[in-house]
Amino acid sequence: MTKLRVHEYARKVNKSSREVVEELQKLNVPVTNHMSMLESDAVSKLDSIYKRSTAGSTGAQQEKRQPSSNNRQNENSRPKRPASGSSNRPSNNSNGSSNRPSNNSNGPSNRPSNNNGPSNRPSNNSSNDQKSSPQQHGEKHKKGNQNRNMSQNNNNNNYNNKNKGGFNNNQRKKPGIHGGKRRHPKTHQPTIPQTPKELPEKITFYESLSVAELAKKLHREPSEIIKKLFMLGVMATINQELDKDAIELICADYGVEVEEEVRIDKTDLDTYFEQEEIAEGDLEVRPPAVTIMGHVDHGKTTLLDSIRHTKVTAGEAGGITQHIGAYQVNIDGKKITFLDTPGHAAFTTMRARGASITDLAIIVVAADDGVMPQTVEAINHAKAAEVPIIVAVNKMDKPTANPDRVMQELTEHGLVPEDWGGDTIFVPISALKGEGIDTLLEMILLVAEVQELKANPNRPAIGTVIEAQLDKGRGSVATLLVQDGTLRVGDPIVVGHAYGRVRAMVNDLGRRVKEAGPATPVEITGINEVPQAGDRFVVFEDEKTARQVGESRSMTAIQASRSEKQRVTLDNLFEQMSQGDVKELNLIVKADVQGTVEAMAASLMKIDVEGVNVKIIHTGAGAITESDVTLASASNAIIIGFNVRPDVNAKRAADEEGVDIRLHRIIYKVIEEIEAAMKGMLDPEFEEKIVGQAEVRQTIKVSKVGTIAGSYVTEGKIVRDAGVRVIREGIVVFEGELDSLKRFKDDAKEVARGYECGITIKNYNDIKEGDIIEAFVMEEIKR
Ligand SMILES: Nc1nc2c(ncn2[C@@H]2O[C@H](COP(=O)(O)OP(=O)(O)OP(=O)(O)O)[C@@H](O)[C@H]2O)c(=O)[nH]1
Repeated sequence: MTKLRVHEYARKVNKSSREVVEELQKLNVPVTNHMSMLESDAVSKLDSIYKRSTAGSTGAQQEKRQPSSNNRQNENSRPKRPASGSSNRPSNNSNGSSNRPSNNSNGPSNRPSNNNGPSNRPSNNSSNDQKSSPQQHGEKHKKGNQNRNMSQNNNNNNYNNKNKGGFNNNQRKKPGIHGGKRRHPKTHQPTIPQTPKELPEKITFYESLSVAELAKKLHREPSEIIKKLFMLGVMATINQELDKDAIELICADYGVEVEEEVRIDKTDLDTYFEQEEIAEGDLEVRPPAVTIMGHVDHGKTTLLDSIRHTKVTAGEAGGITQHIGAYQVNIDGKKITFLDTPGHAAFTTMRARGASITDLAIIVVAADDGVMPQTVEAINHAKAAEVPIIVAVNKMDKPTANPDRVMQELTEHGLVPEDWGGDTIFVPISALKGEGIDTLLEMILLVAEVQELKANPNRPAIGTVIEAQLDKGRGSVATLLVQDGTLRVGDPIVVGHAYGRVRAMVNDLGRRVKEAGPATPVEITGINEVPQAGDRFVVFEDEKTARQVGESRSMTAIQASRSEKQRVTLDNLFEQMSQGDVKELNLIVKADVQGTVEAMAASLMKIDVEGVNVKIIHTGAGAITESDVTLASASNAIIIGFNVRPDVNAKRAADEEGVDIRLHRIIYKVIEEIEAAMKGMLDPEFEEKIVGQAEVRQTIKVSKVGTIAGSYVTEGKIVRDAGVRVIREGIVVFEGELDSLKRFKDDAKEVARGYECGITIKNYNDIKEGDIIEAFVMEEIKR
């Protein structure tokens, strides 16, 4: 006889595994669960118990007998014959679960004539059933769904009659007794010889399964599952969804392993970037990715070129450097990847798109010029991205170079040199002459080492797009930075919303390569569309999946572009705060002069509302620029403009990105507004709406009338009753009311874009050529 597992034996004798285990324990056979192996003597012992009742019977006979025994649960609980009297089954023992009907009231699977058991038979009246099942099985299936009307299901007659057929009738809620009876003899006899298909070893499910689905997975009739559920106190229909607990209970009863599937959203590329736990052994040190930022003309490009020429071309004899948006240098076997897109705009644009590919930022400051507005912007961009900063004090060859001044000025922005007790590395260089470059590179490696940058080259590649364009001959061409894993020619890939197979790869030296490891920039062809800088890419197992993911991503992108992103604005600030989405209010403060900027920043920092911190991520004097908007968009910040205006590009970008720009002229109003928004009391019943702008082309002084501004309407329209502002080089120099608006000699109610007009402003004659006159009206807004 071959060895059997408990659950296999249980199935053979039509018992539940639990019962067999209990029986074995009574027989002092050591078993632990349904998977335990049964020795042959244990099997024979069990046989002596179970088979007695069925000995000599065919399956059909057995089936036949069961209905007459008036007990549907018999398969589980009582096929035993009274007279057999095996040693451990005294007719009235008080311990067994397989007790006989005549026994006293101890066992859960007692016979119907007892009045105790949970699995009592329906011959008890149905109201008993209602109570007894849940009570007895309570612990196991508290979560079971008992949403069926039990009195309806629990038709005693059906039960008394039945096995499967009867149960089915019951389940279908057929008119009942008659239908059931009539059909019964016909349907039953032919099905009797059916042997159930073998149970699977394991099933999986996702979230839930209906009774029918579970039955199919277990190769069982739904009615059988329903029956088991009923025994567990759960009234279920064939279409009822079963929760995890119910599924596990049923499967445990069958001795089938069960596992809940965890599905990840394949189309969300970000999930591939969330590092799963990787064994330390699989990780290797990877080169750092470095971005160079700084003020205009401080020498970013010269520095990038200088590094490339001294290190790349010299190192790789004959290599033709080609511009692919990034390049790698090799210093004594250690590599550094430079992102060849100078400027913080590119840096922040990428970050705005969710890509943080830079490990380290170099801020270039010209020693003869010192810290300039864009230097500060660059520092703030790097800080907002939380990347370490190295300062390269450039143009040291110039006689006017004053590195101490640079250090002094940077101290004010939180970058304190190591010599002065801080932790920022300053490296004096001359990008033009190539001096100090080696030290700078050494420092980069040092900082990178501290960061312990690691990657696993043995996984499919993931990374970010640095640049991409459409090439007439080659189609869509993208420069990718591999951030983890190894990218190979032929890999199926999804890049942003594009997909394809890597057809060819070229490195920064213009050479064809077959693979690219972590932190390597490569230019690839083979994808169907042009992705955007900052898009992420992921390599997939097969092209079919890549195509599916790519297509579904591009669909989602179209839909997403229709429904706007929820950015923080003063109007929705309170809502976002209450939902816990915003815990820190990021602000960018721009004002006409530095003194005001500081005063505003100081006052804003004093705002104290529980639950939210005010954090000023950037300040500056001058008009609001596109770079401010990009930073705001990347950091979910609000821009406060005091006496300044956004320039055209900034305005367009703010509209596109949904960045909230608040313009003010009185400091306490700014503070009041933000405080009110934080407390959820913002009550902007009226909102200023800018209706148009006109450019002053000519001024005519007329005595008694004042200065007439001969203007050309460049945007929207100028209306007679509007309020006006005079803006000179991005700064508001006057705000007041329009006095007169004329087309030629006639008064006009409004003048539209593309037309000329004459404007005078009440109590203001200092209009100059080139000024912008902005017209605004106050509009009531519905909240
Ligand atoms: N004397 C001297 N001149 C330098 C040095 N580095 C750069 N320059 C000069 O400074 C000017 C500006 O340098 P770029 O490298 O174009 O500056 P940038 O920061 O890239 O400027 P943008 O691209 O306009 O933002 C050029 O005329 C360079 O030759 C240096 O170390 N010493």
